Parts: sequence; structure tokens; C-alpha cells
Amino acid sequence: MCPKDEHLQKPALSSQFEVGGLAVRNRVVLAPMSGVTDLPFRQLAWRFGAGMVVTEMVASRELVGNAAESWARLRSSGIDPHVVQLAGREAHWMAEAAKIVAGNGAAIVDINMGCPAKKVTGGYSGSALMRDPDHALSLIEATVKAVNVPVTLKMRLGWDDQSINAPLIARRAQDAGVRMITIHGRTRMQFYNGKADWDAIRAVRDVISIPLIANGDVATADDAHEILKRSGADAVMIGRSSQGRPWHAGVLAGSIAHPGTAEIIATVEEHYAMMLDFYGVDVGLRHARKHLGWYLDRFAPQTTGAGKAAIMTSTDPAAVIARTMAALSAGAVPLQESDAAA
Ligand SMILES: Cc1cc2nc3c(=O)[nH]c(=O)nc-3n(C[C@H](O)[C@H](O)[C@H](O)COP(=O)(O)O)c2cc1C
Repeated sequence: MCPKDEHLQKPALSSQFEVGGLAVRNRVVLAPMSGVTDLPFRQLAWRFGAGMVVTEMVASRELVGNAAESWARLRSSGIDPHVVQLAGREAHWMAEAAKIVAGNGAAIVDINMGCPAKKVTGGYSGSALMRDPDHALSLIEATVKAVNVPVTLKMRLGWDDQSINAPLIARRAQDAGVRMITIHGRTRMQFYNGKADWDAIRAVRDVISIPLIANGDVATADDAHEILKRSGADAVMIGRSSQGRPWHAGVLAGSIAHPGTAEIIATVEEHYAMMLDFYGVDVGLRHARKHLGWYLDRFAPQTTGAGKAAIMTSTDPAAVIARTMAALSAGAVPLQESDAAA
């Protein structure tokens, strides 16, 4: 079969697929991002038509210890399937946490084996688990055994270039009952440097039959088609390219037309209100700053210096949103153009 035919046979990004018997409405998935994909952001991305959205990672031991922040991270409302990601290094805590999240409405439990942060790998969770596949498997098996809902796994290609073991772990995870695998096409030692290796993900495709999601550096529809073609994956996951545009997954999936200027501005206003409501005014105001910064960078890049500082440092929510609206309304670049160019 020539490459062109192969490409033509790929399912459309807008088509449905299944994970462990659950329907996923299209093939563009919003990545879990700590500090970003909280409930307000996921609600917006879901409403705009992302195929699936995933919570920020929830630390298993902290959740079992009843930490308020962990509980906030696993809240959901109207999102289907509700996918909760757990991180941890001990089978026992992962299993206990999985029972809690499944008992509280999670339709899918995702295991984080990709996080490169020193804070996380230093505790031997996240991508550090990839250094010890036997241990990783014990944790996966315990999680699968603990719950009746599908368990999925997200990881990188390996720890470093000398230890590319995602295919081995993926195969063993499938045998242990994992129902979907996501691969970020970088090693842990790459952190976020260089370019994600979309071709390397195919080695995982070659050894598993469960759904595979490819991830890393996908910003445009062309990227999405290309990563699927090169990796052989069933769906694509997008992270950073959705920052400052929660509608992006939905646009790539063809769920919605690209929002126009008025809708973008209304969305920013709504997002801000949702964050203040979710976190309370003091915490919400601080958490919202990074989102406002992303919106301004994308759609009002002329807002710099004192103008931006006034938005980023004010503790008066009414003033913050009024200034942001004014900056976006006066945006120096046509909104759609800057969005498409990113
Ligand atoms: C701010 C930030 C937070 C992240 N938090 C998580 C997380 O909680 N769990 C996880 O599995 N990956 C996390 N990731 C990794 C992303 O899910 C994704 O794999 C990575 O950003 C590559 O995709 P992208 O190039 O589309 O951004 C995070 C990434 C970023 C930038």
C-alpha cells in the first residue's frame, strides 16, 4: 500500500472510537496539564467539542490522605467520560486512590508515567517509573485489579535515548489489562526540549492492539494528521497548543467552527468568572493570571509593560477583567489570524 493510500484510510479526526467499551466522541483529546486543566478549563474544552479531557494529575497518596486540593482536582460536571489521572509510586496507594476516584464518578482512571518534573521523579513517580518496568507493572496491575472501570496509561518513550522502553512497558501493560496507551514522543531526559519524535511512537503501535494516542508538539490540523500517519495512533492528544484557546481541540476535531472575535472575548470573560467561582476570589484571581496572560499573548500581543502588569498584579477582579476585555477588543492582530498562526 502506498503511503498516500494509508493516509486516506486513516479515520477522520471527527470520528468516534472506543476505550474499554466507552465511546469517545472524536479523536482529539485534551492533555492532562497540572495547573491548567482544572475543572473550568476542562468544562470549556469539553463544551467546545474536545473528544475527551483529562484531569490534572492527582497524587494518589495525598488523595487517600484526604487532601482538599486532590479532591478539587477530581471534580467533574457534565463531562463524559470523566477521566481522572493518578500519579504515585506505590501500588498500594495507587489502588486505594483508584477505588476512591472510581467511587466518585471517574469513568476512566489514567496512570501518569510521563511527568518529568524533579519533584515527581525524585519521589520515583511519573516518568521515573519507566526506569523500573517490573515495579511499574506491579503498580499498573494493582490499579487494574482495584477498579471495574477501564485503566489507561500515559508515558514517554523512555527515560533517555539509551533506554527507550515504551514498547515493552506498553505490551506488558496491555497484557495486565490496560485499555489504552498515550505516548508523548520524548524521553524524560528531553523534558520539553527538541522536537517530539512522532515516528518513534510507531514502535508502540506495532506491539499493542488497544487504542493508542500520540502526543507531543501538535498545534495544527496538519500536525494532527501527520502524527497519526507517522505513529499509526488512533487519536491525538494536545496540550500546550490549547493554552489560551480552550476551543482548540474542538476546532481541530471539526466539532465547531473557529470562534470569531466576539465569542473569543465572551469566552475569556466566562472563563475568568468560572475560575473565581471554582477557587473563590482570592485563589481564583491568582490562578487565572496565567490563563489571561496566554489569552493576551495570543490575541493582544501589543499588551506589554505597564498595561500587562496592571492586569497581572491587580487584586480587583472587576478591574482585571475590564482591562483584559479592553485589551482584547483593541487587539492589534486579527484574532483568527493569530490563532491559526500559533
Ligand atoms: C504545564 C504542564 C503541565 C502538565 N501536567 C501533566 C500532568 O499532570 N499529567 C501528565 O500526564 N502530563 C502532564 N503534562 C504533559 C502533557 O500532558 C503533554 O504530554 C505534553 O505537554 C506534550 O504535549 P504538547 O506538546 O501538546 O504540549 C503537562 C505539561 C505541561 C506543559
